[in-house]
Order: sequence, then structure tokens, then C-alpha cells
Amino acid sequence: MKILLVGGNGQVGSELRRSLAPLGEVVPTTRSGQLPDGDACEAADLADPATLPALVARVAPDLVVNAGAYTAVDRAEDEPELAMRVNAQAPAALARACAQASLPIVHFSTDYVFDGRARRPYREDDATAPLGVYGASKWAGEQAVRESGAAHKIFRLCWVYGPRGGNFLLTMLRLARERELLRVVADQHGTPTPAAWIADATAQALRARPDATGTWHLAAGGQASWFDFASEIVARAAAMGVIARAPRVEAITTAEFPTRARRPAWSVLDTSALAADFGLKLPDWRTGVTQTLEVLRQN
Ligand SMILES: NC(=O)C1=CN([C@@H]2O[C@H](COP(=O)(O)OP(=O)(O)OC[C@H]3O[C@@H](n4cnc5c(N)ncnc54)[C@H](OP(=O)(O)O)[C@@H]3O)[C@@H](O)[C@H]2O)C=CC1
Ligand SMILES: Cc1cn([C@H]2C[C@H](O)[C@@H](COP(=O)(O)OP(=O)(O)O[C@H]3O[C@@H](C)C(=O)[C@@H](O)[C@H]3O)O2)c(=O)[nH]c1=O
Ligand SMILES: [Mg+2]
Repeated sequence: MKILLVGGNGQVGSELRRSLAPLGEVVPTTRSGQLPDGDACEAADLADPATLPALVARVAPDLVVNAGAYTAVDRAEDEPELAMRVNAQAPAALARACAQASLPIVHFSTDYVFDGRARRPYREDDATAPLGVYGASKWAGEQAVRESGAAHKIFRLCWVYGPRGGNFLLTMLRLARERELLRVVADQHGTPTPAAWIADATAQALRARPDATGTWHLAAGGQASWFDFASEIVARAAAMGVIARAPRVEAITTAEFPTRARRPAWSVLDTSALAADFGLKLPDWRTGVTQTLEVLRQN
């Protein structure tokens, strides 16, 4: 089996290069046409969706996996057109090309499609109402994939992080080395999920039910505020010797940490459909923090 992996260099994309390898030949694309080790690969610009059907035709895969996205939540408010091209029009073009060639597609979306007013974990068919441009662009991308006619798996993810790339854990470790005090919002709740777990679960779902079509929530177990996540990161990192000492972490409100984009106050995802359909249940989010810090310590 040949797998075209678009966005093969992001947090999830780089873990998918590893986790999908046992399923077949993985053909990654990056924006530059280069992988981090300097090796050449396919180049694909998601800001130019019209070029994507030719990419699919040239590679002639058996499956397309799209891990590329515009993920700068605040910046998206000032670049809505670019965010829409990358997060909505590019997946639309990929999914239409898949439909035409009778290929299945795997696509990823986000908890930020919800407005956060729920009082229980979000289910797949709960009403969406994105608060910002990023969430709106990801919702439009999901809809385009569903409407393309291609067999698809859409996995909605939450608070993704890992040892590489831009993410909250790496930001907290940097700030922990620079500051005595971290101030972190305690009134937004979700579930921090390692990119490696997402990539492993994606590979397992493809193996278990290659033909299943639909949308599933995919996140670690439990729930946390960003303050809980930051507190766990600095406590574990100090205990494991990843940072020399733990700074104090202060719980603040969203109002005390103004950002360009609004974010949902609650975006915990109900993952029971993933368990029922694929037999997949991810460990508690705290286990992921320790595992990721272990990878960083070894590097
Ligand atoms: N990060 C998170 O917290 C969450 C992410 N998600 C979703 O999960 C998926 C994977 O996210 P994640 O791995 O974290 O994202 P990353 O930002 O780590 O990776 C996205 C990748 O897309 C690439 N990309 C962006 N714009 C273009 C472009 N114009 N042309 C080509 N490539 C481009 C980036 O390349 P480059 O590095 O060159 O910019 C990067 O490699 C996405 O669909 C995202 O929306 C869902 C919930 C949470
Ligand atoms: C750096 C920092 C952030 N914060 C707050 C700001 C914000 O409300 C919250 C998270 O900040 P970040 O900007 O790191 O996270 P953000 O970019 O909003 O993360 C989101 O990314 C997209 C791609 C997704 O799909 C979501 O699931 C989610 O992971 O923490 C603090 O309170 N203190 C701090 O020192
Ligand atoms: Mg961010």
C-alpha cells in the first residue's frame, strides 16, 4: 500500500511518518520538498489548493492522509483568507481528488470547532459554533471532506503537543527556564494529547477498520485546564531533571491573559465512539506529559 502523507513535517505528520510505515510505503510532502534530515521529498503548498489534484495523480497512492494545517490560532484572525485556503480549500481539493480516484482520505480537525458552552464532553454530532477564524476554517475543511464523496476518517483532536514543533509544553519549558513565575489560565478546559499517541491510534484505526467512514473524537483520557497542564509540566520536568528548578505557577482567568482569538472555555471531547468502533482508548493525559519529557531528556 502507498500512502500520500500531506504535511509530513508537523507534530502529528512527523509521528505519522513513523506510525504508518508498517502499513506500507509512506510518501511524505512538506512545503519545501525537504525533510528535517535534509532528504528530498514531495513538495506541496497547501496555500495553493489547485496544485493538489496533480500531486495525488502523480503519486498515485492507495490512501491520502492530510496532516497539514494552518495552526496559528491568534495569527489566523489577521490572515483569514490564508487560513481558509490551507484548512478548508486544500482539504476540499484533496478529498475531491480522492473521490474521483476512489481513494480514502484521513483528515484531522480540532476541538476549537466548538464554542465551549457544553457542560459534558463533546460528542461527534454536537452542534459546532467556532469562536474564531482557525476553528471556522477547520470546520469548513471537515465539511468539505464529508461532502466530497470520498471514503474518509476525520479525527477531531485536542491540545496536541510533543517533543518537537510549536506547542504549549515546549513554551512552558522555555518560560520555566526564563522566569520565576508562570501565569496560566485556569478557566479553559480540554485534554492535552501527545502527537505520538494520535499517530499510533490513526495507524491502529486504519488497520482495524480500513473501510470505516466517519468522524471520531481522538484525545487522551481525563481533562485539565491549561493551568493544570502547566503545573504538571513544570513539576514533572523539575523532578526528572529536564529543568533545573520549578517556577511557581499561578492560576489566572482568561480575562487576565488577553489574546487575539477567543478560545473555548470547555473543549473536552467524548471519545466513546473511538472505543466502540476501533477498540481504542488512550491513557490519561498525565502519562503523556511524563512520556514526552522522557523523550526530551534522552535527546
Ligand atoms: N496543534 C494542536 O494543538 C491541534 C492540532 N489539531 C489539528 O491536527 C492536525 C495536525 O496538527 P499539528 O501537527 O499540531 O500541526 P503543526 O502546525 O505542527 O503542523 C502543520 C503542518 O502543516 C504545514 N503547513 C502549513 N501551511 C502549509 C502550507 N501552506 N503548505 C504546506 N504545508 C503547510 C506546516 O508546515 P511548516 O512547518 O512549513 O509551516 C506543518 O508541517 C491539524 O489538522 C490541526 O488543525 C487539532 C487540535 C489541536
Ligand atoms: C503562553 C501562555 C498561554 N496562556 C494561555 C493562552 C491560551 O488561552 C492558552 C493556550 O495557549 P496556546 O496559544 O499555547 O494554545 P492554542 O494555540 O490555543 O492551542 C490550540 O491550538 C490549536 C491548533 C488547536 O487545535 C487546539 O486544540 C489547541 O491546542 O494558554 C497562558 O495563560 N499563559 C501563558 O504563559
Ligand atoms: Mg498556538
